[in-house]
Amino acid sequence: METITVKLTKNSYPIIIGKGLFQYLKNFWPLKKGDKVMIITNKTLAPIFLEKIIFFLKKVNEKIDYIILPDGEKYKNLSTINQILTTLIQKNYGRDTTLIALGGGVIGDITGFAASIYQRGINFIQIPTTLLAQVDASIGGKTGVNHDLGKNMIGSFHQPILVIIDINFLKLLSARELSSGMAEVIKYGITFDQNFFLWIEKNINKIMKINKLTMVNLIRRCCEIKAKIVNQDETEKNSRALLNFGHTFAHAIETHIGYGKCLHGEAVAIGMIIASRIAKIMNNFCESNIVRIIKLLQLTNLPIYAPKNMQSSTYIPYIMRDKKVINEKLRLILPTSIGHAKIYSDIDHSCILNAIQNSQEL
Ligand SMILES: NC(=O)c1ccc[n+]([C@@H]2O[C@H](COP(=O)([O-])OP(=O)(O)OC[C@H]3O[C@@H](n4cnc5c(N)ncnc54)[C@H](O)[C@@H]3O)[C@@H](O)[C@H]2O)c1
Ligand SMILES: O=C(O)C(=O)C[C@@H](O)[C@H](O)[C@H](O)COP(=O)(O)O
Ligand SMILES: [Zn+2]
Repeated sequence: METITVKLTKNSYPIIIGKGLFQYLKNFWPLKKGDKVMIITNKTLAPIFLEKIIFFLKKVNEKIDYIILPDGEKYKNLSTINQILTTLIQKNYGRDTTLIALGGGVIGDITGFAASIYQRGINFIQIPTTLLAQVDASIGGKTGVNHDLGKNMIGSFHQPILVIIDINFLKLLSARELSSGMAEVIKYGITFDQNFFLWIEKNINKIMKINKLTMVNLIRRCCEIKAKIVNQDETEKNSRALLNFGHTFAHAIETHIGYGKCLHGEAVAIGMIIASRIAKIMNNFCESNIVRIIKLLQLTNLPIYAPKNMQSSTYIPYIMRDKKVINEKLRLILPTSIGHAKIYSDIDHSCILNAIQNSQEL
């Protein structure tokens, strides 16, 4: 069992990483026996994990309840939030309630947002069950839901009080979801850590087979990187924006083609390629680096081409609504070498359109 701390001016919290962690819950559980707990999960995960999690939680908490949501990115919206709030009110849950997100990034983002607004804010705990949520979504307190016009447009910063990452959850994860999580893992390598990128390249076969030791090492490094960035810039005033590499284009694709049609990590993979091509023009980011990135994404079974049926000009209204836009000026995260990235503003639209076109399959 390993612990990484997200250190914040107010309310620091631990990320516990390991295998079979729930047996040791009492060693790190932050709640008192009488505190109320409401688990939020989905229809796919409830039959597999809910009973087991409740069995372990009962040893540390007496009052455990749950809400089972439909499964999918298309339910990450305000009406699902309303459903949760209504249940909490109907059942007289107060400020002494802690919500527990048991699921992937969708459940985590929804639960965190509900926790941030219920009675002006209650505690929540993240139990991420996908690779993507274990390496990224469960950490850092970005919570929220989608709007028809844009991804994660409604949300808040609300930090969990605990994150429990148990790699045993990954056993049942589909190959496509594993790959989707790997896009965010590769993102960390490109933007922050050249050695980590090299390590992923070397270990890609073990990773794709979910070798346990390799996965613990991989998840630990991602959590270290994300925790450090969140420690420095909790609410994305500056350096946290680097975690958004590839996301301006990813969010445009996800919103335009319909939430859930393309997985978040798949869209991020395409977005990182587009951003890398823009970097080639803006800062001479080497073609050989772009080839390396594409090769690694391919080995990870991620898509490498932008959708054919989405013309480059279609991206513009979406990217101009990106949360990084300031004074109507687009800001993009571009790599300068493998392991380093910077925030760029004032990028010519023709350069962006070109990079998108060059990223479409011929
Ligand atoms: N808040 C953040 O910082 C942050 C970071 C990255 C992504 N996100 C958000 O996370 C979401 C994507 O998360 P995701 O990739 O986890 O998708 P997801 O939550 O939709 O989960 C993917 C699928 O896997 C299933 N699943 C979950 N755990 C499983 C397991 N252990 N075994 C088998 N199946 C399992 C789910 O039911 C779902 O069908 C997006 O909405 C994205 O915007 C948020
Ligand atoms: O934690 C962050 O900061 C990130 O940007 C992580 C991203 O992987 C994640 O997809 C995030 O939800 C995107 O945030 P948004 O502010 O662009 O909606
Ligand atoms: Zn992301």
